[in-house]
Amino acid sequence: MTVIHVPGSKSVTARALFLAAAANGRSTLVRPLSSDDTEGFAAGLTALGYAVEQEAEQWHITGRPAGPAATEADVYCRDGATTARFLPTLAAAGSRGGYRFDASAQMRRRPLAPLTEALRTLGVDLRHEDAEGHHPLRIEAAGIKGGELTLDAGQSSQYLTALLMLGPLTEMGLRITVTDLVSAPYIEITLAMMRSFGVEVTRSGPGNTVFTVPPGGYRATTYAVEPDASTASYFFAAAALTGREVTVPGLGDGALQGDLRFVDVLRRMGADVRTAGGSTTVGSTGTLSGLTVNMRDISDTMPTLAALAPFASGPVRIEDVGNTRVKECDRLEACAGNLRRMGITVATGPDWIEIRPGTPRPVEIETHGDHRVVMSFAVTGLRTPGLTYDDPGCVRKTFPGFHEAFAAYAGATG
Ligand SMILES: O=C(O)C1=C[C@@H](OP(=O)(O)O)[C@@H](O)[C@H](O)C1
Ligand SMILES: C=C(OP(=O)(O)O)C(=O)O
Repeated sequence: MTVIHVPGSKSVTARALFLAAAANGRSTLVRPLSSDDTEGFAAGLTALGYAVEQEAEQWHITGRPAGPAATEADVYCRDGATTARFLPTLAAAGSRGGYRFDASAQMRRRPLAPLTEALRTLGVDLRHEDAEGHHPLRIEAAGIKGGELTLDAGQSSQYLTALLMLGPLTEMGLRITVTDLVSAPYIEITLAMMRSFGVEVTRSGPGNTVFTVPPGGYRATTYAVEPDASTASYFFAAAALTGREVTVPGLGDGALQGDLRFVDVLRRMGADVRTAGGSTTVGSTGTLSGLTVNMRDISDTMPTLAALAPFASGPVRIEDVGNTRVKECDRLEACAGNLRRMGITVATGPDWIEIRPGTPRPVEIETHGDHRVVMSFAVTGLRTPGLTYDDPGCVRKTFPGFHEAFAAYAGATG
């Protein structure tokens, strides 16, 4: 059995940075993720005038309930959608200041419109410099009164997370009616973490689609960041494929992240999955069967399953993952294209992919600068010697040490 210590959750670290920056007092994040996305978030906070002190295992943030200390700032959000969607929202709640936000070419392509439209509805003076609904943008902050909003989060739950976290920073609070929602478990992370920083959101209406967020601000705290469940998926998939057990401590019963449900998909395929004592263990029963699975809730693990799929005994069909087309790249086409180049038969539709069993041949993976394409096909690589990547370094977005950690695992499993 191999024990893998996975780095901290990107999603939890990004939320904790936002909430700590907005809180009254000094917060400490314990074992935050240090990667390009979260370092970019922390650097953005610093540019806005927040005090962020980074030690190896702990980050300390002095909150500013009145908003950024800087009255002018130019913030570069890199590739991170959490940074690019959450930080402008935080800055918009400030009492006064002019802030410009920009992002990488990859992130500039990704949509923001439902969020920026919602901010405008709340009275925020927000202008897109180039394409409407995309970075770069400029905000003139003058405080937000709050009130009622209707939001379509069918493309990204991050719009809703940003507005939920904004609610307590407005004068009257927010009441948000959500018409559609993808990646729903990320909203559970948001609500649980807001509670840890002293704010209780109530849900009502048909399907609990109305979110009422009280005004009053956040309370500083010490917050321990759990390991990243999406990152763990590569090791769990590897264990299901190679037959050697992997245990990931820190991800067990009570984990916040929906992506841990990826192990349920592996269990359905025949893997041996056990959760005990706050950790999850995956092994193999010797077979991997095909399946049809809806991954709307856990679509960051769609590429992991796609990369494992050729080794199943029957077709693997993944449904309801249309929003993976607006991630770091069009992930449905990136997965299909690379698998086809490896000689695997694949079909795709607007929001689904179906992969037939086969023996992949080694190719240079076209990564499209997408960390998950690299980390997912590393699983395929365990059974496909000679597989390489055109941009192996893009794993820095969430796991700079991925290649070393995965090679150590592969070595340990012989
Ligand atoms: O809120 C978050 O931390 C995230 C939400 C998800 O995005 P979408 O809601 O856009 O699917 C997920 O894919 C992303 O990696 C992180
Ligand atoms: C989609 C992802 O990231 P983000 O949306 O936070 O940039 C991801 O990490 O797979």
